[in-house]
Formats: sequence, C-alpha cells, structure tokens
Amino acid sequence: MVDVWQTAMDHAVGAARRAGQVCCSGALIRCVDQVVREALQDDRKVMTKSSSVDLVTQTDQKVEQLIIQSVKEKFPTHRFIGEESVAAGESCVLTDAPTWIIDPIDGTTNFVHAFPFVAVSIGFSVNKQVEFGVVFSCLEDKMFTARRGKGAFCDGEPLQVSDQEDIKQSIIATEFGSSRDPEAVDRIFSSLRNVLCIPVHGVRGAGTAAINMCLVASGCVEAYYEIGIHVWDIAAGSLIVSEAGGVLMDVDGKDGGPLDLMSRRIVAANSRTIAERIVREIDAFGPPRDDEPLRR
Ligand SMILES: O=P(O)(O)O[C@H]1[C@H](O)[C@@H](O)[C@H](O)[C@@H](O)[C@@H]1O
Ligand SMILES: [Mg+2]
Ligand SMILES: [Mg+2]
Repeated sequence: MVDVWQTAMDHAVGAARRAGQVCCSGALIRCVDQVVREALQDDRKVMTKSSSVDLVTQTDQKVEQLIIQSVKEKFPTHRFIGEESVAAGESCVLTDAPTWIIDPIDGTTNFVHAFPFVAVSIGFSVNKQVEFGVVFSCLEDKMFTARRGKGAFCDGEPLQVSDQEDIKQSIIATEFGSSRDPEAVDRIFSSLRNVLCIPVHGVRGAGTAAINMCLVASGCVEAYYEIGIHVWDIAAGSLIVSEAGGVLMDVDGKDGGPLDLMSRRIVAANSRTIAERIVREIDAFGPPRDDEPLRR
C-alpha cells in the first residue's frame, strides 16, 4: 500500500532539524558568549502575548515562517495552525484537510532564560486525526517521531512507556502554564498538592509540553498533565505518547473522556490506571477552547 504521508513526514523531520538549528544557535549563544549576546540585542527582544509571562521572540516568529514556507513549496494545498500565526490573528480551526500544527519553539521561556530544554514541535493531522508527530529537542539533539499505527522512535530507536502501574512509585510531569490569574493559580496548586500527596515519588517539569510528553513516551516519567496548553503544544507529542503504548485523555468525569486537541487540557500517561487516578485528583477547570472564536 502506498504510504501517502511518508514524504510529508520526511519533510517535517528535515524542517524540524533546520528550525532546531536556528533555535539552538540562539540558545547556545545566550549561554556562552556575552559579546555576541550584546550584538544580538534585537534578536533577543522579548515580547509578550496573552499575559506578561507568555513570551515570544523574533526567533519564534522567524522559525515558524521558515517551516511554513518550506512546507508550502512542497505541499501547496495543505493548511496550517501555527502558534505565532494564530497570535498574529490567523484562525485556529481544525478541519478535515491535511493540516500542519506547528509550535516553532516549545519552551520559549526556557529559550529566553537559557534553561536547556527547547523543542520544535510539528504535528500533522488529516480528518482531525494526527497522522504523524515530530518533536526535535534541539539542545539534547534528540529527534522524536511517530507515525499513526507505526510506533514511536527517538533517533530511530523504538520508544516504550514505563510499565509501572503504581502511581505511588511514579514521577509525574506538569507545568504551571502562563496564566497568573490568582484563581487559576489556586486551582493549579490545589491539583498539584493532591497529586504530590498521593504520594508520588516526585513531580517534574521540563518547561515544554512537547518534551514532557516525550519523557512519558521514553518511560522516564509515568505521566504528564496540564490545563492551559494549546493544540500546537500537544499535537505531535500526543501521537508520540500513544504510539509508545501510552494513553491520552481529557480531564472530564471519572474516566477523563477522549482527548480533545482543542480543549486545552491533557493527561498523557503510561497506563489508564495512572491517567484516571490523575483525573480524579485534579481540578478540571476549562480555559477558553483553542477553536473558540472570541478567545483573544
Ligand atoms: O513555549 P510555548 O510554546 O509558549 O509553550 C509552553 C506553554 O505556553 C506553557 O503554557 C506550558 O506550560 C509549556 O509547557 C509549553 O510548552
Ligand atoms: Mg508551546
Ligand atoms: Mg511556542
């Protein structure tokens, strides 16, 4: 059978690596070279989006344009949902058409502060189903990939989630997100307290949703959950987790409900048991959906 999306996936891997090189040269320069740092004053200019801690740089915008241009040349009819294009006013609606879902720098706050976890995330959906996901963790130089039904890989090596079924023997990843609304922060802390006091072995966060999900897929943490993420944070990572044997869910009711890429809520875990336990412990508030027209 003809593998219709393999060419697109190969293109995504190349684009993610090239984009990662742009991000990483910027990030490494921030770590090591004060003189170049000053010379790059403009490039380091940090702007804000939905809140004073929702950061964006010219590198985010430049990298997204690089990826979109290169895809357009090869696949002129495909559509895009890109984090920085949506911030600039493009619509954020997932249709049945082949759609590239791009987070040019996942972990912009890390990037700005030279905290060494930054990823380029490219998901590709058809009929609203993710067909492949590519996450390039550029400072670690690790390429995570997954094709629907064909497994998940890191640099070509198969990935498998952890087989730990006991949440008390687990590490859980999460993030605080970019809302500083006191009510939302209270809810995030109350969920965190409940999870921590199960008790779990530990709670971690890499500062990027995509890398947190690759950590689940690699078996380094048993689960990742977050409320407030966006479709571009999770499209690629969600397939990498499920193809590594993990489960994905929303945070509704007792069993979470099916993952909804636009709902801004996710639990990604090694097993249903651990995912459902997290759902029971967290406060399931609902930020405005990504496809809600008046969310900005
Ligand atoms: O760095 P970006 O692409 O803005 O994504 C981050 C997101 O904005 C935060 O809410 C999450 O907590 C991070 O995990 C994301 O990766
Ligand atoms: Mg992101
Ligand atoms: Mg981003």
